Amino acid sequence: MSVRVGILGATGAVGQRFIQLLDDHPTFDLAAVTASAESAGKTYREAAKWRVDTPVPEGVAEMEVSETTPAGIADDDVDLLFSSLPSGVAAEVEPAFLAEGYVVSSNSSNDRMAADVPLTIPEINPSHLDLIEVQRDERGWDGALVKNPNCSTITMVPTLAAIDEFGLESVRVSTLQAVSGAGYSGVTSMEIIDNAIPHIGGEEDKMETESRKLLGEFDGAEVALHGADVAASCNRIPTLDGHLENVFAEFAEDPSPEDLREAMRSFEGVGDLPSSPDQLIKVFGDDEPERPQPRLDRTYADGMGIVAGGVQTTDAGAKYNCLAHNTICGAAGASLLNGELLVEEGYV
Ligand SMILES: NC(=O)C1=CN([C@@H]2O[C@H](COP(=O)(O)OP(=O)(O)OC[C@H]3O[C@@H](n4cnc5c(N)ncnc54)[C@H](OP(=O)(O)O)[C@@H]3O)[C@@H](O)[C@H]2O)C=CC1
Ligand SMILES: N[C@@H](CC(=O)OP(=O)(O)O)C(=O)O
Repeated sequence: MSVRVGILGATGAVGQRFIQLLDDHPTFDLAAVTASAESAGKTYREAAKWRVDTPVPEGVAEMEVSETTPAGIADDDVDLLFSSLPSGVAAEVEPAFLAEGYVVSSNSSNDRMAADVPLTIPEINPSHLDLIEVQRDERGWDGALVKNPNCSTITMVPTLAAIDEFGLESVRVSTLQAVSGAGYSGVTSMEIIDNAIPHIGGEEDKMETESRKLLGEFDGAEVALHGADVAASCNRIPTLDGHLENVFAEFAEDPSPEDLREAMRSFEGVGDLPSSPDQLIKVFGDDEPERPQPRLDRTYADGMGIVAGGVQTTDAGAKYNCLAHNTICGAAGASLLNGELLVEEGYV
């Protein structure tokens, strides 16, 4: 089966990762790339300042960039759209595609917490995808919108899902986030070299709310947020890719470090999609307490997996570190998996 896909915002940092991940994909054929009005009409090679560490795929380099409107891609016969637009732009543009009946797997943050929009990580909460039926009833469109979470949230949530069996009650997390998360022009070198910035606008609220929706129960009509209370502190540091996070968790039960490591290691989640890693969470033992590290561990499972380590327990609960590649597992790869889930569940 072949599915024709398009990318909205294809020239950006996340758009380029989509192009890299779609090259040689077993099911998806890239049929349309869009960007801003300044890029529309140019070839992809002319429009995109390519910064990914593999070459622009030949078939993509000469594609014409379309404007980001349903009319712009009307002739491309696209079955599924991936969206990596700035969230303000996405909030205006995505509804126009949905009204035209397009199925959209979006990485942009608008509407992630909307009650009728599935926020999914296929290994964690695939059943939430059926919120699409509620969405279609309420919004009156034939299209379908699914979102993946924020990159810092997606780094932590699979580990929490794995250890929720011990009765997760409280989560405190402090992040060390790479500069690519802010986009190429997001943080200047003068701001970040020899420095750390203890604030990332909106990020803490996203981690605190999105994580509870992802871990929540869907009853066929709505998602009840998970009962754990979550507090986050988000920090930018001068690494290029890979968000590292220090998590402190409290449970109803009293798991040992080995219980927690084993729960993470053996966590298979649900679902097995073409781009799913064989083992979602890699866990370092207490013989390697200095891992995970961004430079050494962000490419685990081709950037699609989570790496954890430093698992310890104290009277105040458990603590551990986790890490993921923010533009692959945390962004384009997450949307790609949701696209594969949409196909598997018959929405495409
Ligand atoms: N970078 C990261 O690690 C992560 C990013 N995200 C989110 O993904 C989204 C994309 O981020 P990122 O790739 O870094 O952003 P970039 O700024 O690198 O890319 C933005 C893309 O959107 C296009 N665009 C900008 N304005 C318009 C417009 N008015 N109409 C149509 N297209 C437009 C740009 O086209 P052009 O080249 O023509 O300007 C470009 O293709 C954002 O919502 C971001 O918050 C999420 C998780 C992680
Ligand atoms: N804010 C994230 C990246 C991002 O764009 O997140 P979101 O998809 O929630 O907008 C970071 O700085 O690392």
